[in-house]
Amino acid sequence: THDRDGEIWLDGQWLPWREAKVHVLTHTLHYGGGVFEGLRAYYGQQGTAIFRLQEHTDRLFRSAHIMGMRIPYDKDTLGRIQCEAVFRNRLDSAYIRPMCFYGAEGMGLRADNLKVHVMVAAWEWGAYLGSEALEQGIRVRTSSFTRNHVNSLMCKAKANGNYVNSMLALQEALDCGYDEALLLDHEGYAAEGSGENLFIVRGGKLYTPDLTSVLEGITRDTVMTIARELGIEVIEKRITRDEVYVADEAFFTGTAAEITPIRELDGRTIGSGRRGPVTERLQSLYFDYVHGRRTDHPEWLTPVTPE
Ligand SMILES: Cc1[nH+]cc(COP(=O)(O)O)c(CN[C@@H](CCC(=O)O)C(=O)O)c1O
Repeated sequence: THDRDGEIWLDGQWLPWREAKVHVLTHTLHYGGGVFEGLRAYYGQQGTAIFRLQEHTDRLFRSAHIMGMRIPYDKDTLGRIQCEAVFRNRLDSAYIRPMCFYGAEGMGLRADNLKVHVMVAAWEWGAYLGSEALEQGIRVRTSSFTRNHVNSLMCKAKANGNYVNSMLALQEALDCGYDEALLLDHEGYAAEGSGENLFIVRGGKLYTPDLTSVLEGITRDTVMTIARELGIEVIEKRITRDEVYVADEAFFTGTAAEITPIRELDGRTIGSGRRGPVTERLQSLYFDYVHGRRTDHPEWLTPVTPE
């Protein structure tokens, strides 16, 4: 992805893609103390619009607040820059990555003497887990790596360093021939995927793990809202891995993953072994909303071209 055309915003300037570089002694490159977001812009009825831009930008600032990092721009500015990253790169649909990171102004672990840099990039990104995954579902393995402990890393912050845990879990799953990993928390309850939140369906009800050690997913919130508006009861509770085994349906949610059915966990087929009816209904509605085909949540879409 380093060799592309287009422009990336860095510290207030738009740079040619290939020139958006940092020094090898950049603090966050060594220690992972940055925060970031992942958003999607979709082409729909009103042209290209970013899905839940405000919520993602709010979370970026919450992540920085948790990490004690001061972002040197305000939310409106970064909201505008994220829109600009899409239309400036002439993208009809896009994945948008803002990231705040500590620079190379000094070494040593402390960061209070370093400058906070901000970059915003956008690119075309298709189905995160493969186009057939959205319909066929994926095969998942329970990870041998425990999800970050809530007092070792800050799970409500989307912090760069939190993703070493995710990388280890995903690579292990891939090496074992699976598509994704399910991480358990330190007490052995299901937490989330390496980059997704987890949902299961049982007896017509929708369950998802309590937030505790998981990221407060925006897609998770969207799905809970859509389900409740359908009259489906949504329960947040502790979920064990064998409750997933015996679920009628299971799926992951995330900005990149969207709504990806889980057809098997640890060799146990889940339900019919393919996308279930509740999953399909929620997925279909989700795509209606992100493409502007349903307009009863107008606050969820921000057109990237202001006029
Ligand atoms: C650990 C984790 N948990 C849950 C989610 C779902 O959150 P939300 O996108 O707000 O619904 C994500 C997003 N993972 C992002 C990063 C993926 C990546 O490869 O990087 C994403 O989906 O954009 C996570 O990284």
